[in-house]
Amino acid sequence: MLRWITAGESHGPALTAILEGMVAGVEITTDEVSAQLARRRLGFGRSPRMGFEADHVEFLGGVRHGLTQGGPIAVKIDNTEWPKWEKVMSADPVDASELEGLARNEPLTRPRPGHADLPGMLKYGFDEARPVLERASARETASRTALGTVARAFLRQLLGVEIVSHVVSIGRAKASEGPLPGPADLAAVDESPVRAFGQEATDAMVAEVEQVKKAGDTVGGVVEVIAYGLPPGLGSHVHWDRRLDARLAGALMGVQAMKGVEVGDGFTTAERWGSEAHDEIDASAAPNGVTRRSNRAGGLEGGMTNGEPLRVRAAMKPISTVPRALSTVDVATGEAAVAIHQRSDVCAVPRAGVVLESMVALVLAEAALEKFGGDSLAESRRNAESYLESVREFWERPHR
Ligand SMILES: Cc1cc2nc3c(=O)[nH]c(=O)nc-3n(C[C@H](O)[C@H](O)[C@H](O)COP(=O)(O)O)c2cc1C
Ligand SMILES: C=C(O[C@@H]1CC(C(=O)O)=C[C@@H](OP(=O)(O)O)[C@H]1O)C(=O)O
Repeated sequence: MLRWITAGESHGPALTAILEGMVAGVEITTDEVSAQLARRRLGFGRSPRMGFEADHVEFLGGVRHGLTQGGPIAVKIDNTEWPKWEKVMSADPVDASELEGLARNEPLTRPRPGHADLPGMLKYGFDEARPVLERASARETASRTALGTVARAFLRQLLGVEIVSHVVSIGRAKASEGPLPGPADLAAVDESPVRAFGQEATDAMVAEVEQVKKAGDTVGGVVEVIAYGLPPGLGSHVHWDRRLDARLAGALMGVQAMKGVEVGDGFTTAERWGSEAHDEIDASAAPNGVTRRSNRAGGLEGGMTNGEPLRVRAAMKPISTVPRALSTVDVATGEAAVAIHQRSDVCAVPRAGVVLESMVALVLAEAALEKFGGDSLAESRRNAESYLESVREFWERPHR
């Protein structure tokens, strides 16, 4: 069983996260984690914070000499601004000259529609939104990205799996439909300011974010994550909570601001007739194996991988800290008011792709560990090789 848990506040001293259940012998360095954290910081439309946040990362447990040890892996990511925020959020009076231009810690009593502010205050009995937003903030996704890097390393070293993503749309600006790009094409997507595939799509998406910014508004979009190199048979059809599509959907929806998930062609599939919806099996190479004529199912049938690239999409809503400030109530006075506005992303869709990749990596690593087991990478590999051999033999032996 693979488990992951995170702790820490957006403007606290640091984020921490633990990954429990990872095998020993996986090669991983803080440089690899830092590289993924840097990808998560980039992207057009981000908050000014992403320009200076350093994401300094440290393994506090579970990794020695660049190898996982089999015990829980603990990661710490420092918050660059902590010394400033410690004063801003202090319960004791602080002289304004010490606040480096940041606002005093005034109670945040005007909840933002769309953020966790109001339901969090009602649920936990807080008079203001600070303790809610500190934990609801997607700053937390830095720690899941760090753990996801370990999961990626495991999947790559076990099976040669590569996980990539691209932005499908930002607001009304959409990528053109086309054949599925390969891992090398999609790796190059990182060079685009919006992580879109193709110059035309990139230009349209950048223009959309610029227009939104000028209007004092925010915008969401859709991201697709693709995993290449998965064997058939991860997940299972036998029970609802073992279905890989269900587990992926839960993990993607667990990322802040995600409001919809599609597996493969998802909602479009519901509009098609059956003859246009499924991925026909081409028997021309049989009995030495088969191929698929399409991959509309996104590599998942019956809650299991089928050997095709895995494709899942998530829809992100627009950022709820809208500069034009939406109508709300001031809970301190009970009067109508405009919502809190503070430093914020205009569009976080390009960054969210890296977080979504990390969630897919964690779920796939968990499914691979269930299928292959083992306490060391070498043992998991032996088991995976034996299974892959049995898949090859499937095509060689007669079936009655
Ligand atoms: C990468 C990323 C960055 C985000 N940045 C912001 C932001 O700067 N400002 C904001 O109000 N919400 C931001 N959000 C969204 C909020 O964290 C999210 O809307 C909030 O926690 C409420 O949860 P919900 O949208 O799932 O209901 C971001 C989300 C992600 C994934
Ligand atoms: C800090 C990150 O994202 C933050 C997510 C976020 C929110 O409300 O979710 C609000 C903003 O926080 P701040 O007001 O401190 O700039 C974002 O910058 C991050 O992704 O590392």
